[in-house]
Amino acid sequence: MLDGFQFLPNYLDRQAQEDLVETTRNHMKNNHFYTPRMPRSNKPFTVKMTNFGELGWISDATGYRYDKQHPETKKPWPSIPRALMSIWESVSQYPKPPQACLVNYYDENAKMGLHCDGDEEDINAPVVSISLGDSARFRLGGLNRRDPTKSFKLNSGDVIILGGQARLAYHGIDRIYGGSSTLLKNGGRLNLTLRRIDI
Ligand SMILES: O=C(O)CCC(=O)C(=O)O
Ligand SMILES: [Fe+2]
Repeated sequence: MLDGFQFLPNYLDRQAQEDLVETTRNHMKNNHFYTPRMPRSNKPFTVKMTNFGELGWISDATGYRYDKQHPETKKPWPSIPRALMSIWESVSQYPKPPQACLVNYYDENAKMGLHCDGDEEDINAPVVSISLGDSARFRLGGLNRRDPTKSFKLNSGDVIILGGQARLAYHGIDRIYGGSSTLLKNGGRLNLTLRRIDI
């Protein structure tokens, strides 16, 4: 396992998970999930996305980037909820605040291919990732796409941190265990990732 990878199982208790889902829902006004598309091929992702924060990660046929506005509504993203800022303060061990919170929604058939999070300038800041709802099989590799990988289950309330050497490690979501959690009314999995972009 690469140095700087941290797994905090059950970091959020059930009440904290419910509160976070409620907060996320409140921040979804004028901020619906959109379907990102792969650069060039324009193929839709199976994961639906939106963002909180001054910058949001988006993907469309022209490429990946951080942008200040929702690609469909053209509105600025809502601010990052306080509860998420305080999770960052507790676990990131980083002096600067996060600027972006990518909100991923997986239905039971969604997955995310192996990738590394390399669009942020400040790679000294970790990526803090929170899982809510259905469990998922997470795959973690090394610094090269072909490095061996390990997979393990992420359950609702788990937090992982990609920092240090692991900041640019390959990772992905192989599958969702549909119906494994009662947290989200309509099922599925919500993943919130906090990131710092600028140095
Ligand atoms: O859903 C997850 O746990 C991983 C999400 C992810 O890798 C990303 O948004 O870059
Ligand atoms: Fe990622």
